[in-house]
Amino acid sequence: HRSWAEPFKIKMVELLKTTTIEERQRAIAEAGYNTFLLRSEDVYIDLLTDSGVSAMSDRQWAGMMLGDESYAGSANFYHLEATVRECYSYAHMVPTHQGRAAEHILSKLLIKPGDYVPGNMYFTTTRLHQELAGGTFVDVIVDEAHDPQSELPFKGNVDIAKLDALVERVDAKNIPYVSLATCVNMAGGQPVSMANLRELRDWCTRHKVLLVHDMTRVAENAWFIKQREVGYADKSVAAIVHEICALTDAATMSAKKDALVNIGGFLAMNDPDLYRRACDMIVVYEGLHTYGGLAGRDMEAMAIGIRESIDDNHIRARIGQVEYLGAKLQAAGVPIVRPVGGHAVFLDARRILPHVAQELLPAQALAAALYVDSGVRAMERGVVSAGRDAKTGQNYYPKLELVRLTIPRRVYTQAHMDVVAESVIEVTEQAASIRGLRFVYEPEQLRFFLGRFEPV
Ligand SMILES: CC1=C(O)/C(=C\N=C(/Cc2ccc(O)c(F)c2)C(=O)O)C(COP(=O)(O)O)=CN1
Repeated sequence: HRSWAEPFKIKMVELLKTTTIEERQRAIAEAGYNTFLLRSEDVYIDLLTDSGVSAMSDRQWAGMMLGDESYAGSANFYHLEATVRECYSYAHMVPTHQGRAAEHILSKLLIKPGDYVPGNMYFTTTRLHQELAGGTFVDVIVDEAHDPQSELPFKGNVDIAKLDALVERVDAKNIPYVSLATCVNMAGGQPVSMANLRELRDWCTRHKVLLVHDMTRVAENAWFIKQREVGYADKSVAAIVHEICALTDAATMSAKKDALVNIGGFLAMNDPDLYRRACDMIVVYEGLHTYGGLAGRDMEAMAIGIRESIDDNHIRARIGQVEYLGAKLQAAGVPIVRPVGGHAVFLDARRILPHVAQELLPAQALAAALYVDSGVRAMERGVVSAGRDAKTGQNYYPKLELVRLTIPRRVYTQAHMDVVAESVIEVTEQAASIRGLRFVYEPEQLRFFLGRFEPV
């Protein structure tokens, strides 16, 4: 067994500024104890998100110089369209400025007031756009996904029995589609198995319900199928990605994750009539159907990034880095979501801060404490992110009260991971000194982005 390293070498760097603990204490207070409100210059290792923060390759940067900035019919659009067709199987696609724009359009196109949209655990923007279109999200993920210590290899799977119960209750004509995310973000980046996907495909066909794929991290999901599912060890990630997509009818994509670009997304589908309707709506909200809110250069970089993202060596290194950090924390006894996900290591704030009731926002407090300790920026994925029930106004209290250490693609080295692990272990050991938080300002929607807090 020989060691292996990343399949790239570094050609350009951005120098980082270091800060003192006093500067960080001041910065987090000014940011209202919300890591989203910190200046990036005050952040040392930025694990807030994997969205839009990956390093592009020299080929992608070269592609930026090939931007055909024609208003209509850009050559980059046709390159992107052909790439989506070939790599992801979808017959048609419309570019959007990013993922939530695709969710906005799709929700408006397919959901009528009073509809129900079942999905494998909620995602914040996905659920919000379903609700804004008059739909109600229904969680149909397997129960194990809500247990941070369950070692189930495919915790992203849909529990078909939950779908059967829903269709009994509300009838299939009120279910426009099943919303299936691969590598479920809020569950801890947990994959869906191909077997479950095939079952879901049959269910949707039988009940005449569309199967819509949130394919934001589909390449990472493919890697877990290759590693964990019988019959896939010898298949390429590219082939598994194609097989996953081909089982679905349409997709929303935030290209800011797996597809290695800083901005961009798309809505894809097979049905020509849905494509026509999407084009008619895209010109209202995003731009002409051949640019959808993106410059030509962005579409070129995305087409190139898509191909790089489904390369086995790329994905092996990407997932390997997340696993490296997860293993270090696990070995030190830090409570994390198991199995380690594809894009992040999720700290179990409930177990790290048992003395902080969920009403006092433990994950928010832990993320702030981690930043003060080392300048590592993480993201709250607990009760603050879960928000309030749209109908009752009551807080959701999710079983998963997590802090997400999200690893950008091709950005940080193993030494950075060691620094992160050291800080997380230190903060976990000092956890008793961490106090809860309360809202000072609570936005109406997606409150975690701009909410401000103070220690109680
Ligand atoms: C599975 C999925 C996503 O992960 C996703 C985005 N994700 C982000 C950015 C973000 C989004 C929502 C938050 O509550 C959040 F705090 C962070 C992230 O960090 O994970 C989108 C939306 O794609 P857009 O960001 O291109 O519009 C759709 N689907």
